[in-house]
Amino acid sequence: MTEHGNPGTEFDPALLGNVNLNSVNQLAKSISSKLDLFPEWVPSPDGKSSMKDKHRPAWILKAVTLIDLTTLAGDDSLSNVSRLCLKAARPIAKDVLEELGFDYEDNSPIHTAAVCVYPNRVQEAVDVLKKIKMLGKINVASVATGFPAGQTPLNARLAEIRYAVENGATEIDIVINRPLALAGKWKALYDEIGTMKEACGTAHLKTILATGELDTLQNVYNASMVAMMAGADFIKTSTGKESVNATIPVGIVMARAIKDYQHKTGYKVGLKPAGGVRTASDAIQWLILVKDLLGHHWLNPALFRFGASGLLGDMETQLYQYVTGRTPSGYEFTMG
Ligand SMILES: O=C[C@H](O)COP(=O)(O)O
Repeated sequence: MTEHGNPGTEFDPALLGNVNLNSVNQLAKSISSKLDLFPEWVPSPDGKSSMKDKHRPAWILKAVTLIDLTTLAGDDSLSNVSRLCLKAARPIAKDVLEELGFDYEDNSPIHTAAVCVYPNRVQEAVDVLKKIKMLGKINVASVATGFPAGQTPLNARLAEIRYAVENGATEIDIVINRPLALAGKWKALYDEIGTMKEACGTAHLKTILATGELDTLQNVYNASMVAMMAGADFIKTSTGKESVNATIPVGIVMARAIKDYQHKTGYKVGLKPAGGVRTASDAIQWLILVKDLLGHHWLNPALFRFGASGLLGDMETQLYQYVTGRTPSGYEFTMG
């Protein structure tokens, strides 16, 4: 990510700002309404696909390449991490992909951007990706810093980052200290994230704001700005464990903060919605948001990711429907 990396800046309280709720809500409505431009497949009586819009499959494929395919469960093990890596390398079934005009076997550009696992599973993910010659094409990301709550001592959180990096993670998804944000202690939050940036070394820093626990969109904007000033290469909405995760209004506020930060500093920071992104339509809505607010060039893995554990299933189903004209049976896909 050297092209887009963010070294951060001095803490500048003048960069904290105000959020206009009306304008956020209006924009959210307009983004949702644009989904109609990408109609879903509907079964037709002759069994043929009636997905008229050819752009939808293209957007779905694009979204596949932007996924951090994630497993963050207490029972994660070598076996499901291995399956995750294999799925990341070949996310779409061979016949579907070939029907859409892509090579399956060699150098297929259709793979996810990264896999995302707990620190204890990083080494396994690295080994599997190396074995299938996809390490580097697919990055290994790890959550760290007491994910998801972040309620462990700073030294333990920093040690966790170093452990994940030593084991081969090249992207670290940290969680912010929500009490500092809720108390408006922005400089203290900046300092803490700054130490995490240092601990990452050359690994890229993704900063999870856990927006569902930040109470207000104003706090979301300020936390975004503080994370970027402290050197976040990405700002990420959620852990997937809060009761409210990635929402469009939050995405609008974060995208605006990214734009404002770029305007002030010249640095481009990535956006990562995560948590509850489950359907192709959810994903397309985020692509529309990014294209409208940040520009088409933001839609690449260096600047945009989805954090998702359960999004691929619907995407694969919709592409299958598009090329075959029928709904797949449950057994036709190995993993959702
Ligand atoms: O960082 C990624 C999230 O934990 C994934 O959340 P999800 O399981 O709701 O897709």
